[in-house]
Amino acid sequence: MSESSRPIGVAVLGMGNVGTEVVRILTDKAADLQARVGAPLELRGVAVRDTTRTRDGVDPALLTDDPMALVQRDDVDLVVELIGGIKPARKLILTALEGGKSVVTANKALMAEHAGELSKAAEDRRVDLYFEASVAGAIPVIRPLTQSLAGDSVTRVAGIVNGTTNFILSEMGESGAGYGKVLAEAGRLGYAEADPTADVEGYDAASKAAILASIAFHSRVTASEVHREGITGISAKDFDAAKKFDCTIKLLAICERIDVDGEQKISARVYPALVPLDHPLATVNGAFNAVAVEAENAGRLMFYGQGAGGAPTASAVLGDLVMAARNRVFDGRGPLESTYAGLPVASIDEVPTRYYVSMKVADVAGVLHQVSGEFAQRGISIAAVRQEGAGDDARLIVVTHRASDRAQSDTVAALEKMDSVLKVSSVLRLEGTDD
Ligand SMILES: NC(=O)C1=CN([C@@H]2O[C@H](COP(=O)(O)OP(=O)(O)OC[C@H]3O[C@@H](n4cnc5c(N)ncnc54)[C@H](OP(=O)(O)O)[C@@H]3O)[C@@H](O)[C@H]2O)C=CC1
Ligand SMILES: N[C@@H](CC=O)C(=O)O
Repeated sequence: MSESSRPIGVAVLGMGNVGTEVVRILTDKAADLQARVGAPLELRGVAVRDTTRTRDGVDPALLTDDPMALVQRDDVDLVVELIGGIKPARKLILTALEGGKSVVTANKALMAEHAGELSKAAEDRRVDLYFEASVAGAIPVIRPLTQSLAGDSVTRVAGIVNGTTNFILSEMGESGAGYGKVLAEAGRLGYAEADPTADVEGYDAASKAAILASIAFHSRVTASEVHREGITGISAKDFDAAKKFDCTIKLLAICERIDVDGEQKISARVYPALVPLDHPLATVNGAFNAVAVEAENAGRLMFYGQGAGGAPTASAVLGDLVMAARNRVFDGRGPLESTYAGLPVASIDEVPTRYYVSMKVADVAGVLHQVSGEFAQRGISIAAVRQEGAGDDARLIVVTHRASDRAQSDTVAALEKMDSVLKVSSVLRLEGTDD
């Protein structure tokens, strides 16, 4: 470790939708984070505009309305920028980087325009500048593109990268809900930008497309170079028409390497488009995002998850924060194995699952009652039962609620001894459904 295990000082700039969740996790998960980093993460201050407002989960003494002073403090090692926009975020981040502090940001508007300048400042001082949360909320997509696929050649990155517009379009498509009402709900749920025009006019998605195209194609693409169309012109009539063609409407961001008259170019574009109902993107609803990456050797990869909202975005911020902090503690190369939690592995009998039991039965009265009794006797509750066929083909299919492996195997053993059960033909676990 380069700095032994002295605490890592963290400054959080902005305590809105995302900042509030970041502060909560830093506080609630302090012990886990310390074990993962190799040193405690200590919150030195939280910058907001209005320090008089009560903020749950933070010591009021930590609040400041002077983010520049906070960033420049000697006891701050890492700066988490969650204010958004260009001013004052750009200057704050530059000051932090130039002062030798690593920076984590969720600010796509800034990264889409100033990545070059900010990256150079980070490289000059050999500190980190991480921005996983700037694209697609909780979904890891920046790190896969910059690290996991570093040895491949990406040809296309495309998908749904704005939660607010996807939430609006999903609601309009499903319930015909009014645009204004759904947009207000997206704001209330913490999905929308401070100025939601950025979402509905496609600026936010264009910033994300610029970031994705830049890192995927090892080039510099800015938001203003991305072709952009928003969703404000989409009406219920468009959804009706789309349905007639078995399609829905999604705001897509598409970044491709293309050949134009023998010259390799990048196409980066954002627009609402008809998507066939059987296409994987058609089932991405609400604030969920999905990004498909195509690379020459890996082929097609899909990333799916929550693309907006305080807690999901905070997850990506914390991931970056832990990595940046570890780089400080271990000089960029931490231990490869993390075993601090030391949890034991549960036996299968300690993990109740649901079961599907299919059996050949004698076609006699009362068999259903007898079979159900065997399950009940061992405390297994039946979710559904079906009798199929008749005579020699009579079968009984039982689907249970969660039960232990032992209770299930004891029941099957008992069923096999019954005269009315000729054979238990299959026992499968049922996953993908809740009780
Ligand atoms: N919300 C989301 O789902 C996602 C957001 N992001 C990005 O994360 C960033 C933060 O978003 P979000 O949390 O939603 O934004 P909010 O608007 O909810 O919060 C912004 C915070 O910044 C503070 N702030 C604003 N200006 C200043 C200033 N000059 N000095 C000090 N503090 C200031 C505000 O203070 P005050 O509370 O006093 O008003 C507020 O706490 C943005 O870059 C956004 O694009 C990225 C992915 C998803
Ligand atoms: N406003 C953005 C927030 C996350 O990036 C969105 O709706 O996707």
